Amino acid sequence: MAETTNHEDGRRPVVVVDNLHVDYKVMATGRKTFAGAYKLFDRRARGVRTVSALKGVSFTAYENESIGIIGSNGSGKSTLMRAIVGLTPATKGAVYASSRPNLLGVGAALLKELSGEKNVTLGGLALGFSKKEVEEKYDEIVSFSGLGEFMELPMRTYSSGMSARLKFAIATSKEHEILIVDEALSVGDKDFQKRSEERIRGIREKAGTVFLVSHSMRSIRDTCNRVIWINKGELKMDGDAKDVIEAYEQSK
Ligand SMILES: Nc1ncnc2c1ncn2[C@@H]1O[C@H](COP(=O)(O)OP(=O)(O)OP(=O)(O)O)[C@@H](O)[C@H]1O
Repeated sequence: MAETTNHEDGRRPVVVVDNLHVDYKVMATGRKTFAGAYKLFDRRARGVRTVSALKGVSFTAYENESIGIIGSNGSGKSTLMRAIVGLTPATKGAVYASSRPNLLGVGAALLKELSGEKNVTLGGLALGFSKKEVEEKYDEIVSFSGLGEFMELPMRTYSSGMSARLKFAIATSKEHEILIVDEALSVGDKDFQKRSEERIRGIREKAGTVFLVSHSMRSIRDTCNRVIWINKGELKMDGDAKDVIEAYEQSK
């Protein structure tokens, strides 16, 4: 996107979501038990169904913003994030981004049979670092993950929280202009959660824009200055974090 600015206060837009619709096509199998007696019913139940996960969502995200995405299960939060990154195509509407958004996670690149140490190298290379850059960052990644003595053990021996900590430490060792964190903060203990929140604030301070999807209102309140509430595929509310969280909690 060109260097456009918001004329009201000079902020630069980094992601524009314009009337975004996402439909999923799913095969409904119908129910075998009804096949004989209720042919009509069965015919209606079988076949391709369309699930409208997002129905015309629009907003603009600016540099330096940390935006919390909230909403009940199945409301469309992950679909929205996947569409911003380009993993899920828009059925209608579009997403424009000033640079490639990164979905936090190097998970796919890591191998359970290899040690934590080897996985730092693998994950780092997957993020685009050179071998030398990975070596330079190694100590910092290990120290942030808090897994010092476990680095020589294979990752399959790690608990899910330990694996998630290592992935978070690797993924955030890179500076991101647009970073999407989907529920990552709910992993790990209180101390690790605090440090990851600090790291997210750090990314934001370096002119980055962060989207944080979480069911933890505490994490959202502590990290985000703006919150978008998605309800049944539609944007229900967008505004100051405190106001949106309050309205969301009152709706339950
Ligand atoms: N790959 C898929 N194929 C078919 N339907 C899908 C697919 N992914 C999501 N959906 C449907 O799209 C809707 C939105 O799902 P999504 O995962 O975006 O919600 P969410 O708000 O992230 O939920 P949660 O808080 O439970 O993670 C749901 O109805 C879900 O069943």
